[in-house]
Amino acid sequence: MRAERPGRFNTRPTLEDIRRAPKVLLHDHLDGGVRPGTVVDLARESGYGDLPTTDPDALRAWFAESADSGSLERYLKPFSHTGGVMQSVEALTRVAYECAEDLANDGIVYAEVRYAPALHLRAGLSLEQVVEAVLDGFARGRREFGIRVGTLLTANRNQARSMEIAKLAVRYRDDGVVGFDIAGTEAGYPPIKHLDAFEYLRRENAHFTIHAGEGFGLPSIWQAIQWCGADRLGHGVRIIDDIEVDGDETRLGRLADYVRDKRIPLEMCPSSNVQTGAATSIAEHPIGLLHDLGFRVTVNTDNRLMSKTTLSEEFAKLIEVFDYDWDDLQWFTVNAMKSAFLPFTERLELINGVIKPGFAQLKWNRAHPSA
Ligand SMILES: O=c1[nH]cnc2c1ncn2[C@H]1C[C@H](O)[C@@H](CO)O1
Ligand SMILES: [Zn+2]
Repeated sequence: MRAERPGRFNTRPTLEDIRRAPKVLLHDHLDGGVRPGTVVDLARESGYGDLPTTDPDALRAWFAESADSGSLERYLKPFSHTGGVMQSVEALTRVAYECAEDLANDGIVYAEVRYAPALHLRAGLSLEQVVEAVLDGFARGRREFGIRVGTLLTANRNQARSMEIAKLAVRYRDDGVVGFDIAGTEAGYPPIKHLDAFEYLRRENAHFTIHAGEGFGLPSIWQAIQWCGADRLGHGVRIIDDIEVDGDETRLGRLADYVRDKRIPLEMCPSSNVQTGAATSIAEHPIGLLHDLGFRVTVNTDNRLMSKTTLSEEFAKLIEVFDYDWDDLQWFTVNAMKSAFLPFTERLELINGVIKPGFAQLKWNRAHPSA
């Protein structure tokens, strides 16, 4: 347990407090956060007959249990069902709209939600129809719930379509697509295989993140940054392999130093990492050390359905084991907002106009409970 810090506001935020705080989410998969009831509805409407159960509660439990597998490859298997029912304009728009509602209800003020357009073409949609359907759902969500959601287009690292998806991201950059990503099985599919797509994006002054350092270690992180030029790292947990801890002393290797020096944002997803075996437990999650060492760490959900979580719950779990306080919660949030793929002026507006005043108010309320 950390010692009391005199002069600092150190009341522990409760789950309810966290829900009220204005939060930012950078790493959340659209097909990893579908409501179980919606999966059942969409399966019925489209004639998808492969669901393991059509009872929403049982299905919720099934997704979490299947993902809780100890390997990234097995964690990814249940996505075939959410992807399987997201094959029409109506389905994609509904899932995006409900995603906006769920994130807004969790107190999120800005989110970047990603998905792989190529996984939604089975019933004959074009890539453009997929992208427009999702944008439409998020635009409706913004009008109704006030939450701003940018999308990231993901390419599958074991397919050869990354250039096509990168071009799609650039084409829709002024309509709500804020960046690009690659995901899927990491071992055996290094980021460098998609170098042409990343070089294209850099020439277009576009933003991208790369899932790296989750199912594979330092070589993947090194390639993502030094060959591909990633703006952010999806997970990046294995950067811990380049940090030596010897009692109170820590020694950073050159790659870890570089990541910290350049303020490269790490999109950490604690619960997901425990499920895939990238971390042994929340208490032993590298985020604790990386936070203390001043890395640009952010907290994320990855897949709210498969990882049975929300952003508020991820924070609550971290607060429980690392004893984080309001200042830490705000620090993670400002880190995330600074790292978003929105223009600088819009990031600043959200930090100074929404996040800081929101936290100040909550801290004041907690310090003056009877006021
Ligand atoms: O944590 C992850 N690592 C790698 N790939 C992932 C992860 N979570 C989801 N995905 C994949 C499965 C989805 O179908 C795809 C697009 O959202 O991204
Ligand atoms: Zn992910």
